[in-house]
Amino acid sequence: MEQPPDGRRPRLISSLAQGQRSCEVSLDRELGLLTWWDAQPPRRNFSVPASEIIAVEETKIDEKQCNSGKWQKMEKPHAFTVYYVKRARNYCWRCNEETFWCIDEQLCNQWINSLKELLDLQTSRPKHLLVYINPYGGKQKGKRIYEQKVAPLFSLASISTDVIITEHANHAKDNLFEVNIEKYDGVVCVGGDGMVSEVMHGLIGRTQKDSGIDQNNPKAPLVQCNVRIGIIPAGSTDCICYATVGINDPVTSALHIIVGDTLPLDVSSVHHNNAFLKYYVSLLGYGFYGDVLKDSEKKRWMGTIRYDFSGFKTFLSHHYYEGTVSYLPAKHTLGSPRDKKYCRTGCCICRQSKQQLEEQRKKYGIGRDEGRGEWKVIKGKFLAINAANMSCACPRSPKGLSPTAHLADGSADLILVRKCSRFDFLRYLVRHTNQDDQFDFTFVEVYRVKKFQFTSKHLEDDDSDVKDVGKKHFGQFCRDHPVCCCNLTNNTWNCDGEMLNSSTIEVRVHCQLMKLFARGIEEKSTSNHSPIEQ
Ligand SMILES: Nc1ncnc2c1ncn2[C@@H]1O[C@H](COP(=O)(O)OP(=O)(O)OP(=O)(O)O)[C@@H](O)[C@H]1O
Ligand SMILES: CCCCCCCCCCCCC/C=C/[C@@H](O)[C@H](CO)NC(C)=O
Ligand SMILES: [Ca+2]
Repeated sequence: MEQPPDGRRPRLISSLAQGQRSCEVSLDRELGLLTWWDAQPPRRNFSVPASEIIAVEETKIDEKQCNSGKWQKMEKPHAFTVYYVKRARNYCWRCNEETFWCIDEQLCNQWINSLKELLDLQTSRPKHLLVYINPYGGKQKGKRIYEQKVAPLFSLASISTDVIITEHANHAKDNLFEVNIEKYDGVVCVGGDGMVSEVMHGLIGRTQKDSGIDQNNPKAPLVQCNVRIGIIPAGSTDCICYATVGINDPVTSALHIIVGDTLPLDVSSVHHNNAFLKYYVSLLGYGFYGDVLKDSEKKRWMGTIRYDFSGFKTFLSHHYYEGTVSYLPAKHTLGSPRDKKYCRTGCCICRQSKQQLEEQRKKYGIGRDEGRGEWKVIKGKFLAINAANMSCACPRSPKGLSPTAHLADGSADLILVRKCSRFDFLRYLVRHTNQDDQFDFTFVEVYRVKKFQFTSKHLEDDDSDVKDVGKKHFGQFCRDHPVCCCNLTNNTWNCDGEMLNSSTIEVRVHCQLMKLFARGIEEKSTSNHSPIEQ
């Protein structure tokens, strides 16, 4: 044992073996770093931070191995295995393992104990989780994905679980209002964006109820929800997982849960006439994305390709919607939607924006701070109105609807796509799938906002002249949609993939209202293959 002179905790260094190779292994308990290197050339050097060690186990070298050439004529070897995070391509994480052995049983135990002590210091890791599985999400593989890929990792990491297979829509949400939530260090949902939305509504709703906050009041200061949500992707789009982790991979997500990552996330509330409708974290879309969702819900039997089918059909229908958008610009944030400053792990734009909001709150008082500023008003005919709380990246659109939207800056990117030709709209949609700038069109506008409202034209007209509704609607029907004979009362918003039927809405972004077991998308340089070979 190496004793540092300055009273720091000693570093453990030993000569151990890996298979037939001798190696030196060091555990720096102060830095929380496990390092090993070959005793002979090529002297490769590896290191793993304790924060990325999943588990340490004593390993039995079985009879067969002992009698093989490797261990023959040797005293009984004692071994331990370290399981740790290995970074693969495209933000994908895997569980790797390395077995070390020696003939000194005491030394082996010292290593096991020291590593376990270090793991005990990782206090942000969950020990007990509540898991909801939607057996019907995506390709209906949620249960299998959990049992085969996730449960074994949780058990390796000594995480205990209570698992509920949902029996109907809203099962998870309703259950979260009743369950003894204090028992758990987090809630995991296995499914798609709809399941995340359910769990989020359950947890945020429960937190407000317990704190006596009325969700129907659009101005109420909501209480932050501190129970972290883990998302095991098993849905059709998995946008929330993809945009917060970088990939929709169940093993990667399970590992982020195990190491106890925390990612604060903005949540927006949607109200209509002082009645709470819904929260969302990814996309609130009207026009194109609302219509795609409405049509695709009728085609759930098609599975995940329903979105492609309905997308094509909606594209051909080329409906546009007339109305007024009012928004309050997000002055507190340093970013802007076209600045190419992407939200990455430890994002300083998110940190500084949150600080700025807190300062405003201190200066002007809760409730009075948020409405400050000048509202802007835009009237027009829109093919799509999208409010992206995050990039909305997903496998269909790897950079998302607003590539530089921030996860936790207290703002959303409001994208207005004005009426244009089918060909131009196609060019816009195609840019969701390639590297070109989707905001570089004369018919597309994007604003970073704190709040916004939308009122549909036919409702504005209704307000001014209620008697003539039938005539007016018929008039608009003929004028705007002469070919497709569409139903003008299509008022569906796509709210995190859930339908919301109200054309007039009021939206407010709540900075960092909830937390995920994630860390955001890592910078490419830190997502090299680990353990880091030095
Ligand atoms: N047992 C169940 N039976 C029917 N519906 C359920 C059940 N459990 C959950 N749901 C509902 O199913 C809806 C869709 O589920 P989910 O989001 O998991 O999959 P998806 O829609 O295929 O994926 P995505 O939202 O990523 O496109 C959710 O809104 C949820 O409320
Ligand atoms: C003809 C080329 C068309 C290409 C169109 C690509 C568009 C990709 C759009 C991806 C949608 C991302 C937004 C995600 C929304 C989710 O909340 C929701 C629920 O999972 N998913 C959908 C598809 O509405
Ligand atoms: Ca945001």
